[in-house]
Amino acid sequence: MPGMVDTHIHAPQYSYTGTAMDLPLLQWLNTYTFPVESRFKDLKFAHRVYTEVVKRTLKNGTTTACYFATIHTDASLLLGKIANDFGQRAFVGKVCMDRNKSDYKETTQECQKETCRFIAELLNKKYPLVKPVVTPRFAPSCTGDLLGQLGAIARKNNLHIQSHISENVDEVKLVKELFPESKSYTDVYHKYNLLTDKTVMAHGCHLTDEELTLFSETGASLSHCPNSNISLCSGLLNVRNVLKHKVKLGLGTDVAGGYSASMLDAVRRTLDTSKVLTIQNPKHQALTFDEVFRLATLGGSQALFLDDQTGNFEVGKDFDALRVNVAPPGGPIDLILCDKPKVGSGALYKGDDRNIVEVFVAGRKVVPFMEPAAE
Ligand SMILES: O=c1[nH]c(=O)c2nc[nH]c2[nH]1
Ligand SMILES: [Zn+2]
Repeated sequence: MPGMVDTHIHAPQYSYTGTAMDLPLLQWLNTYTFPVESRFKDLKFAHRVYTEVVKRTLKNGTTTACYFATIHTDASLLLGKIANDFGQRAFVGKVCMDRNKSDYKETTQECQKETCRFIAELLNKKYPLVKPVVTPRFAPSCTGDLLGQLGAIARKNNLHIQSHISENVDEVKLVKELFPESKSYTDVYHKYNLLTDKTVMAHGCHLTDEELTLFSETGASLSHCPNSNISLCSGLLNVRNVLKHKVKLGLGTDVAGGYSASMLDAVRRTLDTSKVLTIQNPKHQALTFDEVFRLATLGGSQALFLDDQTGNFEVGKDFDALRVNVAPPGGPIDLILCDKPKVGSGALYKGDDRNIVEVFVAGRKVVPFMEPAAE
């Protein structure tokens, strides 16, 4: 099958996955996330966590990952090196934030300078599959000044952009207070030139139809992160409505708001969320397995503006692929007795990394792991 595309994952948060699932977003960030991310100034700690998250996601069939790192430039560059060494296709973002209650932030000027250094140094490495992405954390942790500078940097260098939007109702309220001149949360990013056809925004649970129209007009995409949306009690994204507005959409694990680094989990939670919406409103047409499989593969590549390179097996694209064994010895599936076309769905509902026996990125076998190149 085609490799899966994780359109939104926080690499440093892999270190505490599954241990902090009891607070809503804004409290969760202050209590758990910012203290942990502060530790990534330590390159040894960063090396340990980043190696494990790249290995874990590759083993689970993520051939492309769009990573948030932390505010630390050198550790973010290290994440790029590790992804390259293991052969994963990746976007890596040095996180930008100049507004926070705690010390985990930079000044506006530092953010701007370090973002430029990060981009220049990462591009200079000439990694074939690893690229920088401009990464304002989200509007509440950035001043308008910083957002404007990041929009200009992205435009000047023709770069991808990632951030968060409308994940939780308290966050939406806070954005209204912090940016009273803007019509909506989407309008804040639009004003600072951060909504482009190379932008991917995570969540979007509480976007209005008007905001979705702005996404569609600008070509910006959404990353649907259902595990995180449920785990932090943030909301339920109506994917059917997003697709109706012709907004590009991929799936994300959003580790560690989401407790699983596996895109197979993201597929299942997307189906579950859609069925919950149908339970709440029987007129809602639940997503089908085939639709969600597409979102995890081609949908993700479209959301990341990579669909000329990956997402399916069309002639001319790179070979990003998984070799799946539906029932390997010792695996989670003993038997599936059904018509052939349903075997794929059974395997993806019940399978895990034991079913993914080989992973290829751009034609190169990356699982079982290659030995990282010597220094
Ligand atoms: O799920 C999330 N995880 C984060 O780290 C984050 N930062 C801002 N908004 C966020 N949402
Ligand atoms: Zn996130």
